[in-house]
Amino acid sequence: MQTCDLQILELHIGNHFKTQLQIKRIYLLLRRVKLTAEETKTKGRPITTPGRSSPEPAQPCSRPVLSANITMHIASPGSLSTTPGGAGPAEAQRLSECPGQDLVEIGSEQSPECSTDVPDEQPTLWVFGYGSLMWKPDFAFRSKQVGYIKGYVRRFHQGNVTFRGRPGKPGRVANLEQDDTGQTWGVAFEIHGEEEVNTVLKALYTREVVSGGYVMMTTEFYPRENHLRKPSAGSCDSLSSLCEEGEAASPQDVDTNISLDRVPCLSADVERKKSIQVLVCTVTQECDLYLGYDEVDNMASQIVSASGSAGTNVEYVTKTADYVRMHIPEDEDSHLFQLDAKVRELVYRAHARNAGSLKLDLSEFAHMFHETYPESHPESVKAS
Ligand SMILES: N[C@@H](CCC(=O)N[C@@H](CS)C(=O)NCC(=O)O)C(=O)O
Repeated sequence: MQTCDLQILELHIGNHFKTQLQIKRIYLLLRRVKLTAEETKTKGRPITTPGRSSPEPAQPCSRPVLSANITMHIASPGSLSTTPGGAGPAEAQRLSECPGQDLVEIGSEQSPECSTDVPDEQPTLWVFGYGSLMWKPDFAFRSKQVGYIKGYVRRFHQGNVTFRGRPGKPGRVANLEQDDTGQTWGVAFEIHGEEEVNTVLKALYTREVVSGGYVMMTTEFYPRENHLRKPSAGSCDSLSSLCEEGEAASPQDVDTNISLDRVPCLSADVERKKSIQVLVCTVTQECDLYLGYDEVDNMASQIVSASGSAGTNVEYVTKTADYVRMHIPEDEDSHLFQLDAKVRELVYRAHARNAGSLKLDLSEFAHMFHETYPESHPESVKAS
């Protein structure tokens, strides 16, 4: 029976972290990939942490770049059976040679035996995406789920001069702005296994911090089943017994005859219990290339004329909006959809007149305006 011996994985994450506090937060997150034995007795339960329900406030960006060594104790790669050439396709195959095992305390001194009754020692990291990470994670993941984080709203206030812009002609990419009553919908990706976690952290750092000027932080992610419409007055009457007994009503417990607008009222702590701590990349107003608020028309004009190594800024905005429309109907992000509509309108208008007026070849996007906004009529498209 193979022994999964532990090995210290020294993870150097150079960083733009602003304070030792932020380094400590990332370290705590990485340490939280440890799961206690009792927590994993209910196999498959997502990592829940009693952490704050509101997100960790992003720290101001500052210089000089600090470097942090984050050390994780996790099972040795020897216990992993990688598919030839490393992790498999986007949905990473379970890499552990101890399949089907619960996670245990990672970093414990004992070297657990890999057997059907010894949990898998592999770390699990959750990464939350709300912009291009949703439709282009570019890393192997074990599972993903739609949900939301609290205390932030999605905006396009971060400039970009690499993937979707050029120096002197920045594009705009997604970031999070703090908003106490806000919610940002997106996708949480589960990365499982020592090599996977290490690879993804390094890739994220290169893509987000080095190329994007983002910083990494942690917050609580709530899977979509946590999202309950505000019960209308009295709609919980029939459920109060369940709520009062502390037994949270969950949809299957509830009389299915309740009309749609009488959703089960889960007590707040049930929502908290179901949260997962995630790593998320955003920016603060002190970060490089932070552009901040501008009128939608101005932002759209900037976006329509920007492109970078990954493609046009139009593609970035429209693919983000399309992903949300298609996969996250709960997300009513008016900022995103107004910006998307204006970008498509500008592209359509330019092509309706003369594609030459656009510096970029956006012909592939010209049709998008009508496809997305069929109720719009060309004549309603104001002349520039
Ligand atoms: N952190 C946000 C934004 C991610 C993002 O857009 N990052 C930029 C960094 S410049 C990127 O990767 N762009 C790749 C692309 O534009 O194709 C998310 O969670 O989605």
